[in-house]
Amino acid sequence: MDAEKRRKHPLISSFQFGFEGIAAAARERNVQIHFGISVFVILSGFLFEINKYEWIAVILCIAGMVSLEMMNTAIERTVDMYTEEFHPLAKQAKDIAAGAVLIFAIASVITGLIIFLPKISAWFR
Ligand SMILES: Nc1ncnc2c1ncn2[C@@H]1O[C@H](COP(=O)(O)OP(=O)(O)OP(=O)(O)O)[C@@H](O)[C@H]1O
Repeated sequence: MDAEKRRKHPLISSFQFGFEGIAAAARERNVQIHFGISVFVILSGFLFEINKYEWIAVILCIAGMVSLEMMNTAIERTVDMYTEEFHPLAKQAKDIAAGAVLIFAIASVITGLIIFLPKISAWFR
């Protein structure tokens, strides 16, 4: 398929490709771990009756985390398609993508602690 043909597709196809991407990513172990943690956090949100601002923070953290992990997977795939040989730039590309995931994961854990720690400690009082 040439580049010109590939570019011309109806808008609805973009959504279809997006869902295909989500389905492909859902087969990745790391993405599945994020899905599992997300379900746990959402159930905790209902259990501790967090307010709407806390829900917004939780939803943004979950969406950001899963999206970043998917971008990381996409970068890994692209690098692997280009070379399976050791290359310093391939290492940098994968490590930088992994670093981006790590930064967001740390921010998400801190956000989770700020929201849930006071509620968990109140639970035991
Ligand atoms: N072609 C390469 N050249 C140099 N270093 C690489 C190359 N491929 C991978 N690496 C190094 O190995 C690390 C792990 O790469 P890998 O592709 O196995 O991803 P991963 O972090 O194990 O992710 P996943 O568990 O999702 O597969 C990278 O972060 C990078 O440091």
